[in-house]
Amino acid sequence: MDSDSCRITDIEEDCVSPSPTLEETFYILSKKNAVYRVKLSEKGLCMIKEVNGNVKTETIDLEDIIGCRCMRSKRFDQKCMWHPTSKKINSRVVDESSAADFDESDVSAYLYIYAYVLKKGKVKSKKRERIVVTLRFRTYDKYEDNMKQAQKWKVTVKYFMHTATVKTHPLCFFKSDQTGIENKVLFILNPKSGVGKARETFQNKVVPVLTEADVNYDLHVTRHAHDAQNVVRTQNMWQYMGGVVVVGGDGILYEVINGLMERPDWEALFAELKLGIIPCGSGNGLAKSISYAFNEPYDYSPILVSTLNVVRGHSALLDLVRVETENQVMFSFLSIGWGLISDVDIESERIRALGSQRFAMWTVGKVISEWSIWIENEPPIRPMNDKIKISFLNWIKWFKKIIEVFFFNFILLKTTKFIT
Ligand SMILES: Nc1ncnc2c1ncn2[C@@H]1O[C@H](COP(=O)(O)OP(=O)(O)OP(=O)(O)O)[C@@H](O)[C@H]1O
Repeated sequence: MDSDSCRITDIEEDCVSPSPTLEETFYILSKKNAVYRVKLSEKGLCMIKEVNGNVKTETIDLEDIIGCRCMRSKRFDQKCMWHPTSKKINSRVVDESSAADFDESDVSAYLYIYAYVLKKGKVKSKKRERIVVTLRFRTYDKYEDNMKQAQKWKVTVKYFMHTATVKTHPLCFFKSDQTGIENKVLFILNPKSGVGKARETFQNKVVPVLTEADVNYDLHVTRHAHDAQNVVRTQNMWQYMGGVVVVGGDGILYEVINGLMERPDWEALFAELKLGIIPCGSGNGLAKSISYAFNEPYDYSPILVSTLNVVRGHSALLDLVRVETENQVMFSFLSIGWGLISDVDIESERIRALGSQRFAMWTVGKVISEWSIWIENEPPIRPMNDKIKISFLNWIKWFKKIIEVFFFNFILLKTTKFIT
């Protein structure tokens, strides 16, 4: 850490307190006679754009803002001049607490505000869209003074975000402790869930949102079945008062719930600990139900919406069902299945590569094969004409063949894609 970043830490949030409202005028560099009057209050971030006398107002709800970061200009690297990304302002600024070489000639401090606003439309076209508001502070001649301004805005945004969440969601996920430090979250990722893409999904789609929202987290990647259950049963879960979030399907959450229920301190823990889910499984029933309960557009981007549910602290109480068999006690949260439904769930593991379609495919196959066994073994009440029976069984045989060929081609296609 160089001397500059030490000084920045000194003027950090502890000496800047939130204001009831903040207002500032910003100029748009690319347009003459264009200004933005930006006002931050408990109602939200209001931006009034004035271009040649025309006024346009846009307000971002505090509920839609997930975080903000102070940035500083990075020293321009000559070697990278040809690089196309040099066009982006984002690549020229870095987090003010990073160890990068700063551009001493630019005394501006930048505040990046990240929001995911709801684009309303017909039910199916409703979606969350990312907006980044960049405010550049350069009133003063010294970088430290400009940064202090930016910090004031940052602290105020966070303060309003917190009060807005607590007001609408008293069971809020990321409760700050008395020191104001946000609690740590444990992410448990099942790399085998769904079609086996949970790791990439987490890295590419979830981590960027967690970074924007400044979430402090640990990640555990499961190595085998029941690993998640062992982890939550044996580890000190009191260090994860930010919550436990599974990245996978309902099965991995089932393990987490049952692992927690096996602890001696389960009752006290359940009163404090929040659970969450980022849907990377095949069925994802709970993730969909959560989004439905909060009126969020799940279908357009399930991962984004569920990650936002987690970082924005959406939570609600969930009932558990205690199921007792002759030799086992288990806790269910979504559904209890037996007979054909369970057989389909377990046996269709072989065609996991098909994603959620595996359930429908296997059900069709299973019903047909059960039916053919029944027809072969149990004569119907009204005996079936032998000729009809034989042709019916032949027809089923052919159908099974077609399904087999389909699966074979599908797996071949997947393998070829993988090899190339
Ligand atoms: N690393 C692993 N290797 C193999 N199996 C695992 C691993 N980690 C967890 N499992 C098992 O995988 C099972 C299924 O996981 P999960 O529920 O995440 O995915 P899914 O079955 O595709 O989704 P859904 O339950 O929504 O249909 C879990 O019950 C768990 O026991």
